[in-house]
Amino acid sequence: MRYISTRGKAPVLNFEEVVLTGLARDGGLYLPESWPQFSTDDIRGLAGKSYADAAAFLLQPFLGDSISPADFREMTKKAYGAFSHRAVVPVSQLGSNEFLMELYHGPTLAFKDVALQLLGLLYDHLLARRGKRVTIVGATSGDTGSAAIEACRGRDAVDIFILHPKGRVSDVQRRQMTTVLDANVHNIAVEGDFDDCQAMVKAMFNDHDFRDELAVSAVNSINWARVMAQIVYYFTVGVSLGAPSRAISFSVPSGNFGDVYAGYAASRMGLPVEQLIVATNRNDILSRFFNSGEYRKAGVDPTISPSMDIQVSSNFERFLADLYGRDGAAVSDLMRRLDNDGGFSVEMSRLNESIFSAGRCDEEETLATIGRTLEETERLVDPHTAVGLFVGDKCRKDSSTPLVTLSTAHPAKFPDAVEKATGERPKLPKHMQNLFGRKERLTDLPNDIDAVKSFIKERARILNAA
Ligand SMILES: Cc1ncc(COP(=O)(O)O)c(C=O)c1O
Ligand SMILES: N[C@@H](CCOP(=O)(O)O)C(=O)O
Repeated sequence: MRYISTRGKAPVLNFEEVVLTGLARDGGLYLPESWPQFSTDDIRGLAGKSYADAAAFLLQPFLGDSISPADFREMTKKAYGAFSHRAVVPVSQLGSNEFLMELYHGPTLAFKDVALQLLGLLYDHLLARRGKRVTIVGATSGDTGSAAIEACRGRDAVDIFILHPKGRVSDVQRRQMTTVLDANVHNIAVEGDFDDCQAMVKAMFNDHDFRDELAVSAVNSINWARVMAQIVYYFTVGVSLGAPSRAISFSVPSGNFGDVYAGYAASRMGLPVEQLIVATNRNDILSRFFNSGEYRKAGVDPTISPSMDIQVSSNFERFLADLYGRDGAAVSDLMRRLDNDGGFSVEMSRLNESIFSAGRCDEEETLATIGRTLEETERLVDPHTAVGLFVGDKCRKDSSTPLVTLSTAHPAKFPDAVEKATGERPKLPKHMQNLFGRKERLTDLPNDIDAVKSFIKERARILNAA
């Protein structure tokens, strides 16, 4: 498998290179040159496999000869052995033909663990083989940061720097990051929003001297391996509900468009998907796009579903690449207009055949959905999941098709919002119960790329070997 940039001007890479490279050198995102294809028999055959085996089978075509099947099988076994539920991603029924995909059984209680537990092992394997070190630079609105830190803590070949928007993640999310005191972990609280943090990360990749000097690598969904690993659960859950004999619809709480893009990839690989519902909170650039064709930035508004407080959705560029027939010049032009004019429009005719629908959920609707879900199903759901449930219900076209809402985080990560909605304060699982008694370490920095770069240069071991 070869990987090409959405903007068409960066070197073509193999899997090993794409994992370590992060952002393409032309500013674009890497994509597989073509989508692997799975037959209905292949998909049916997933029914008897463990999650680790299904992942090894479905992801093998993306690896080319970068990693042997036996080594990769070991990695999926180890990565998914760290989950607290034997099914890894279990599915539960909420109502008639309505299901919840529980993505929060990993070590940091959000769907990010599914990809990052595997990515941590990929780093170990590839860096040991090359005898190299990398400096990971990432941005988080709350969940990627802790999942990436958990996957990389204590690793000798990796220093990890995570930027989060100061005061705009939940206390549990912040502490999950800042109480990890390993020497290779660095948390930076930026005076800004998530879009500022993500823009700084991309700017560091686009400074070629900086990225080469520090061997900068990415744990955000900039890194193809992140999206790749997220494809698996669409297949396994789809099969458990009758695919490929029937189509399935998914409602996906969305921000950076990585998770729902993985669902789109699954459909391109052969999974029958009727609808992919993009569910946003009031930071609704994606919902506005799918309903009007206009993609236009607006300020980021803090909400009770903070991980989705995003207005520039990184992976949307990957979707645009497919929408424009992998025409790198067309994608570059749209991205230039986003930077210079704040947005662009796509003719609605390009979306005619699309399986996407989209909607938004405001704060009151989120709280009401958490409350109603508890009343009707005796389940506590987190605010991101609630956004998915609300918008899924609003946008669903055919009630005879199973609708699966992705439950992207454990309610205990957002106890204040859940308590406000239900009067019940969800408890953290045992391994996190002393989270609020642990010491924190983080550095506050202004929303200034030079200040952030200097800090990283001062600390990165690749430049400052002891
Ligand atoms: C809990 C939660 N739900 C939903 C999302 C949105 O997912 P994506 O950014 O892949 O669209 C995020 C952040 O990525 C998240 O942390
Ligand atoms: N919601 C995310 C934002 C970063 O998204 P990513 O998928 O590109 O890592 C978070 O929790 O940090």
